[in-house]
Amino acid sequence: MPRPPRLSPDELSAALRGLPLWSGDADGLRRSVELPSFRDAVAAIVSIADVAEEMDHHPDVDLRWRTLHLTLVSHSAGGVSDLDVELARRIDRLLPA
Ligand SMILES: C[C@H](O)[C@H](O)[C@H]1CNC2=NC(N)=NC(=O)C2=N1
Repeated sequence: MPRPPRLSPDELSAALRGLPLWSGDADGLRRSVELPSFRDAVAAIVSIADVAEEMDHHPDVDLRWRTLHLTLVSHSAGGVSDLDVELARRIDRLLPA
């Protein structure tokens, strides 16, 4: 299946308005979240991995103790695409707000 192109600046701004927990620019969508423990943070990564594998679209993950820093970017598109927006929505359903 062809992968979607990167969003225009206007499309990106509109997408960010629907993702209040995320910030972003042409380089990616970003969200950080602190979990109750390191193990909880690792478990959250495993849940995110299940979604990522199902979508064949993978986040950049940086874990510092129990704080998870996520960056979503479509490497093949050289920027943020609809796949990143969809992945962000699905990650929000897994993580505490
Ligand atoms: C072959 C496979 O579909 C590609 O390598 C996928 C896998 N997951 C990916 N994830 C992300 N974030 N960007 C990509 O370009 C990408 N490419």
